[in-house]
Amino acid sequence: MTTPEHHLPDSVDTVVIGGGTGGAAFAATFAAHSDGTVLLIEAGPDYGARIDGNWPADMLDARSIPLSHDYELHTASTVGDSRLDLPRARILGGCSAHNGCTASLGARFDYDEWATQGNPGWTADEVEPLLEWVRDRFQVRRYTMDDLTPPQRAFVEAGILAGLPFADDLDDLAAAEGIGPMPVNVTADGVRFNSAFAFIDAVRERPNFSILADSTVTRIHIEDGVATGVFVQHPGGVNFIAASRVVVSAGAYHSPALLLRSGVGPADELEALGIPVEVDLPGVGKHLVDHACVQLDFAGRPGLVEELAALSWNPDEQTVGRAKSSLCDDGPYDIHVFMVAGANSGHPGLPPITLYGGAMRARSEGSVTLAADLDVVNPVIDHRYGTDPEGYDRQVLAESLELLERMVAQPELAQVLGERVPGTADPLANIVNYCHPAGSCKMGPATDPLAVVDNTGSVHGVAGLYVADASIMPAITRGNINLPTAMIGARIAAGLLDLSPLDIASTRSTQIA
Ligand SMILES: Cc1cc2nc3c(=O)[nH]c(=O)nc-3n(C[C@H](O)[C@H](O)[C@H](O)COP(=O)(O)OP(=O)(O)OC[C@H]3O[C@@H](n4cnc5c(N)ncnc54)[C@H](O)[C@@H]3O)c2cc1C
Repeated sequence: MTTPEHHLPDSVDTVVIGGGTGGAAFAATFAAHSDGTVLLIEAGPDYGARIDGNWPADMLDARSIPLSHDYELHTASTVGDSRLDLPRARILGGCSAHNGCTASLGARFDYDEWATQGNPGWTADEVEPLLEWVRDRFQVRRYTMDDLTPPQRAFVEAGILAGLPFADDLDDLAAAEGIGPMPVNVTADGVRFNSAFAFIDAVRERPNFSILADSTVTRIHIEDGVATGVFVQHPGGVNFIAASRVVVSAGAYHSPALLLRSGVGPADELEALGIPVEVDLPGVGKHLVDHACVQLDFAGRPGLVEELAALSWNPDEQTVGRAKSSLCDDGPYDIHVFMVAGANSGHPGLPPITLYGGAMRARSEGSVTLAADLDVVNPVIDHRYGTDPEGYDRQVLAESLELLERMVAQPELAQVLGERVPGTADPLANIVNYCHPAGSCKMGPATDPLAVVDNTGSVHGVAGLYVADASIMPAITRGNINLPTAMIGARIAAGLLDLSPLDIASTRSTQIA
């Protein structure tokens, strides 16, 4: 049910802030398995159930990344990165409604490491049923070499010639090094299957669930260490909605911004901003991580752009290679190589083909804080790509470039790629983002000085306040993070409901419960 503004409730049992990947998975799972009222507040529009057919065409078309609902965020450009655009979607479904749809679960090591860092309940064995469940709900499909475009095939073959084994299991927790077609959450007719379709549509009709769209939470009210509700700005004004439980799922940039605005964060930073301190939590907005990338740009052989444009469906990020750098001592691989070739750019003006190398265990850490105007929608974001003191990220990126150059030297791929586009003489001087921000409200025990939430998603020091999105990742998973983020939302809901991941995952039908 979508809540009209004039019917805003005074109070609900649970408020979920943000209907992106984590928020949709949390809200739907929680509403489906409980009777308490759940209000999902989303800053962007809700275009309704998929079956109603009202979603804008560009948000459904999985061939490219649309920017029509973009927040237009960018890096603060202090150190380590030039001024980079940071695409984020303001819409029900969040970034899953405009992303590249590649479906990766990460590696077993990633989750075991989360548990080792003091987060019981998050080992690979424990979360695997939920990862498989979210993969199921996103309707992830595997592809064969026959489904690939000519450049994608050439890319995979060049990777094999450069020494990587062929892989057709890239969405498997146990997958190791390899290159092949990447599974994607795209329907047979080319629709990006976002988290609103995957989770929300199944609970829209439940009497205990409602959505307030086009409305931004500006502050969480905290009284004597207890979250009591939210202030929400909607087209008709500002209201306070009381809640017994507040769940923040506004994503890795906006979740810390909202906590800071609500007085939860480093005391010195809050005092300097003039925000009354509710809880001194030094980790809020720190430990911002992403997969740093380098890129090589090509013009494409004559006629290629037109040929690709004429294809009915070619998700252009559909081939991925995984490799191990000389520094990788913590798991099966730490490098991604992938090719974007087709309609996609995400950033207008990019060349027709770009090859990327990604550092999938990047160690550089950035931050999110508020500007003097305390605006939670436009926080100050500083990623500091490639600045880790030991130079680990740069070394891994340099090795990813060496692998790409070995691939580019293969005649078939070279023929498809055509001329290099000038301007990328030193890709390491121009590190770019993979659009996987995470970690800025890190999960960890109270003894961890940077921990913001505990292993249940509960914010340290504030009763009734939780975070459930990519921001709580203690370490970023070594793959695209949409599916892991959905797992986080469902995992935190399961914990609050006192259900096991298996209890949730056993509801595999079209209905969540
Ligand atoms: C361009 C791009 C391409 C990507 N490609 C892939 C890919 O191919 N595969 C993959 O696995 N991952 C991909 N990702 C990453 C993945 O989509 C995101 O990591 C994931 O969606 C993040 O989920 P989240 O819940 O943390 O945040 P989001 O999905 O960003 O959700 C946050 C939601 O909160 C809302 N919100 C924010 N502030 C407020 C507020 N104050 N009040 C109310 N609502 C608020 C936002 O509007 C948004 O809907 C991509 C990301 C981008 C940006």
